[in-house]
Amino acid sequence: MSVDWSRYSAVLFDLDGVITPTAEVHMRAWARMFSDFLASRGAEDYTDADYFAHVDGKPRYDGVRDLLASRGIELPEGTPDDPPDQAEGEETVCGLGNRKNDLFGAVLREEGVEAYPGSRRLVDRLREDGLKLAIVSSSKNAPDVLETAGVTDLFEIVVHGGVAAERGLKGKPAPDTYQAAADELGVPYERAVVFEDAVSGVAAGHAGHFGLVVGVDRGAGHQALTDAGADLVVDDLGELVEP
Ligand SMILES: O=P(O)(O)OC[C@H]1O[C@@H](O)[C@H](O)[C@@H](O)[C@@H]1O
Repeated sequence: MSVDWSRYSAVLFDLDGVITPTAEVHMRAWARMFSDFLASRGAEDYTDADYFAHVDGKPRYDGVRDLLASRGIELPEGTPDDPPDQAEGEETVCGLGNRKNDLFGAVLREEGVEAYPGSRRLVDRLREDGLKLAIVSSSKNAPDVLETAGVTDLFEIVVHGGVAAERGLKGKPAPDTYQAAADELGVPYERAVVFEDAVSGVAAGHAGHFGLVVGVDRGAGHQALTDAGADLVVDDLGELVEP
């Protein structure tokens, strides 16, 4: 499989599941939080399919809201300052999101993280070729993940969940965060490539009229990524590094 990189000036990478294996860490943290919460409500059990359908790739509280909606549960929004340990029956959307965030942070601190070797190879090659590289992640933890993996300096800019909140940018599946990154790099959308493992993120790339949207299948499924608008789908970014 090959891409004619000379057609592009910039590459915009999602982080979790594209550069680092942290989609898996997010997934496990969400599963622990939602399994306990849904059991306490007597609601249908939480599964990995729920993650891919309702949570993956979206900003933190959007994921909570959309998963709860799938079970017909509505909670008060609360505020980002809500404590993670709210009493049963008094939970808020933000409190549940914060509870999951504590679990995510603990795993990141205890286990650390390294970039996927194939992603690292592609990033190094694209840098050698002079393309501009950016990270576009819904996660407010993106700066910590990049630092922990030791790859911060490989990217010219990082548009993460905190930046999006500050600037009032709509989260994925809206294209706004990807477009903000291309604008900041001074690259027209059709000259930029998007790499995404989440259906919501592929949809964002598709809606933003980017030159190429590459789906990375870490569990969402080739078909689901193609249906969301991926122009091509790989299992690993290393597949796109010419020998
Ligand atoms: O809660 P955070 O770290 O700001 O991250 C928000 C989302 O970031 C995305 O990158 C992940 O795919 C999601 O699983 C996660 O929920």
